[in-house]
This record gives sequence, C-alpha cells and structure tokens, in this order.
Amino acid sequence: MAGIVVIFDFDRTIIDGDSDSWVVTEMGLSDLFHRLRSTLPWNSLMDRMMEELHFLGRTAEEIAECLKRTPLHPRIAAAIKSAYALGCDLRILSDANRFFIEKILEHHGLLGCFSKIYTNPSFVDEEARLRIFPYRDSALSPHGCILCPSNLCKGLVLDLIYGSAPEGERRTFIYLGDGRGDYCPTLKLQDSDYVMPRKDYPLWDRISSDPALVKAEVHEWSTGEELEKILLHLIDTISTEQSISGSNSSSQSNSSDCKLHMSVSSPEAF
Ligand SMILES: Cc1ncc(C[n+]2csc(CCOP(=O)(O)O)c2C)c(N)n1
Ligand SMILES: [Mg+2]
Repeated sequence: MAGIVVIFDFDRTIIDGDSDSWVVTEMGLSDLFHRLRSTLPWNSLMDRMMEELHFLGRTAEEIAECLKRTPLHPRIAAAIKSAYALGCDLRILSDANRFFIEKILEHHGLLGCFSKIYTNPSFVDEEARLRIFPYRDSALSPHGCILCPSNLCKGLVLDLIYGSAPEGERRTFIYLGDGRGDYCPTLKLQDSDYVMPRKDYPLWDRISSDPALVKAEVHEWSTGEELEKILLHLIDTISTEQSISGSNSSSQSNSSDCKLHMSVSSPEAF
C-alpha cells in the first residue's frame, strides 16, 4: 500500500522559535550561555546549562513548564493533526533534543501523531538532573558530511529512512524545514518528493541560490496558515496521483477514496 511520509524539522518549523534559546533566555541563563558559547560544542553547552539549572535547584518539571509556553502556531498544530488523521506517517528530524520536543508536543496534544523522533537524546538522571547528549558522538564516529553539524547529519538519517521501506512499498516524502542542517536531506530527496522550506530562512536561501541541485518539488511557506494550506494540498495531490496510478484505468477515483487508500507505514527498526 502506498504511503506518504512527512518529515518535520522542529525549531523554527513546528515551533516558531528555537527551543534551546527559549529555555536559556526564559530561565535566566543568557549570560552564562554566552560566556561558555565558544568553549563547548552545542550539545555539551546545553547539557552544562541543564547542570546549572540543577545546581540552582530548578527542576525538570520547571523546565517542562517553561517549554510549554513556547509559541506554536495553532494552524501548524491543526495541520499536523489533519495530516495524521489522513493517514500520513509523521516523523520529526531535529537538532534540538528529545525532552524539549516531547514536552512541547505533549502539551499541544501532538506527540501521538508522530511515529518517530530522530534527535539528540536527553533524559532525567538519578539525581533529577536533565542530561542532553549528541545524536552521534563525533569523536567516536565522525559522519564526514561537510554540510552538517558534527553531532547530526540529517541527510544520513534520511538515507536510513529511505532504506527502511519494506520491499515494494512506494512512499512519497514531504520534508519541512528552515535551517542549514535541513539542506543536506533536501539534496537527497527524489524527484517524486516535496520540500517545504520556510521562506527567507537559511534552507530557503540555499535552495534559491541553486534550485537545479534540488530534485524534489519546492513549495515555500511563511505563515502557519500557509504551511497548513500547502501541506494539506500536497497530501491531497499525492494521494490522488497514487490512487489513479494504483487503480485500473476503468475504476474511478475521487479524493475521499484516496484518503482511504493511504496507510500509516508500519513501525520499522529505523
Ligand atoms: C555549530 C553548531 N551550532 C549550533 C548548533 C545547534 N543548532 C543549530 S540549528 C539548531 C536548531 C535545531 O533544531 P531543528 O533541527 O529542529 O531546527 C541548533 C540547536 C549545532 N548543533 N552546531
Ligand atoms: Mg529548524
């Protein structure tokens, strides 16, 4: 059965801002953050910020409360719920971290819409301190991609997702993102796929500087309303095409048939 996989970046795509910066600013860590910025890799720096909060007696619950206040556009929440209800397989691919992402999604009733979250691991340790680690330990195994930060090559994760499809299953990908780290996976999308860059953000700038390098069809968006409209339109278009190509020429199809033909991909190892 055909399927649509929608891959969302998180910071500045699902939420309007940057979850790390939100917590740093809102919890009064800006001075320390800027003092240490040039001395530590990003994930270690965020782990150090969490250590500081623990030292100050601020709990993981307080961090979660802070995360719940980060702005998430209501039409983006609605778009995610609609795409899930239509049977798409939704995933997150983010250089934020699991605790931040899950707390925000949970608060908006969206966590259950996602089949997988690929991001930097985080957990609350036995001392009740929130720990944050890189997705990949670059000292142990560098990914070798010059487009991506050392802790996470989103293109490699996309390769794994492509490679995990059950044999014979045809899947169409829609990738939504804003940042430099979203360019590598964008270059790997196929010509039957779609990319939705946030207009005037780094991913959009890089695509615009040489559009011929991108095989996927490009649909820019700026506002939450546009994201919703474009995403749902693409899902409708893809499901109609899949329904037509998958049915006999004699059989008629309409958009409600298409929705019924879509399936959530079964969970895989990756
Ligand atoms: C050299 C360097 N500078 C900064 C960062 C951190 N960083 C870059 S984009 C971003 C937002 C991630 O969320 P999303 O992928 O959901 O947009 C973060 C936390 C890094 N890893 N390496
Ligand atoms: Mg982003």
